[in-house]
Amino acid sequence: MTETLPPLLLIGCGKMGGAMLTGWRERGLGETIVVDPFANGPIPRATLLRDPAEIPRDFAPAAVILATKPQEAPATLPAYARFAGGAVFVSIMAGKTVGFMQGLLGAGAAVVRAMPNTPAAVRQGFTVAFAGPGVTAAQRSLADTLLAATGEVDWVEQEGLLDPVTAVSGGGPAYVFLLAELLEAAAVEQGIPPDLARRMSRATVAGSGALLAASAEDAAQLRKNVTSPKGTTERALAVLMAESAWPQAISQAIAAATARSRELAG
Ligand SMILES: NC(=O)C1=CN([C@@H]2O[C@H](COP(=O)(O)OP(=O)(O)OC[C@H]3O[C@@H](n4cnc5c(N)ncnc54)[C@H](OP(=O)(O)O)[C@@H]3O)[C@@H](O)[C@H]2O)C=CC1
Ligand SMILES: O=C(O)[C@@H]1CCC=N1
Repeated sequence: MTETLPPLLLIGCGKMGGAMLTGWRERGLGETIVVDPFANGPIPRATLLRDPAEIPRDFAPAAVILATKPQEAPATLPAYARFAGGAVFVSIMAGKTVGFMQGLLGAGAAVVRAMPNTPAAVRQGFTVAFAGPGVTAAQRSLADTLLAATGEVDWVEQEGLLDPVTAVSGGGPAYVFLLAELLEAAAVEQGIPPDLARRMSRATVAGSGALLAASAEDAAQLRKNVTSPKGTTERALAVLMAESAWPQAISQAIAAATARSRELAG
């Protein structure tokens, strides 16, 4: 049996923070406080507070998870600097660098910067993490346990990689959901009834994802397996794979998101 998690302090319980909390609850929450002025309560097996001033003086979290919007960091983080002595900070905020967070939490604060994604809500997330200076082996191991509760985790040694990671896996689910939306709209355009169009588009995206996850084959080979010579898919792919179509659009989209992550740094 896995051990209960140590005391946790979650700052911001929106879409991503809430998804991670669900994973931790399934893993076995210990004493947990959530601070969010706006979240709907109550939160099962955690104490929801509206203001950091309400945190009991003797509460000693092993990890403080920073899950508010990046733009809220300057106003939000200083109230948590008092935990820098014992806790590891795990930030999932897009763009915000370890150095920026140490500027608000204290130069000695141990900070892990991580980028999860929303499939974490069904424990199929993918997180890439970077450990800042001063993070101990035990703190890194705790951060890994927390992030692994919602899916796969990988660590990088170069913080700058977190910007393209944010563009690819952080935002990636949005691009896949967009594909489902566009397939649905195109199906309706071709005369398929809306309810059937919706169900078949969702099932096609979800089923393809499941096949990709289960298969040892490359994505390119799985694509080729669908593409019969001189068949229908070949015609569709001639449109989508033209250099000026998806290859360029995806490349530009990832470059734009990466640039935005860098902009959010300061
Ligand atoms: N959504 C995603 O797919 C991913 C998001 N992230 C990162 O996660 C972070 C949160 O994103 P997301 O969950 O989408 O955003 P949400 O807006 O859903 O969540 C942020 C939560 O923090 C609350 N909040 C606002 N001010 C404070 C405060 N001072 N103290 C505590 N809580 C506060 C917000 O309330 P209110 O909304 O009412 O302002 C909201 O409930 C961002 O930094 C983002 O970059 C990372 C990976 C993926
Ligand atoms: O859009 C964003 O900024 C956040 C980070 C990755 C996914 N959502």
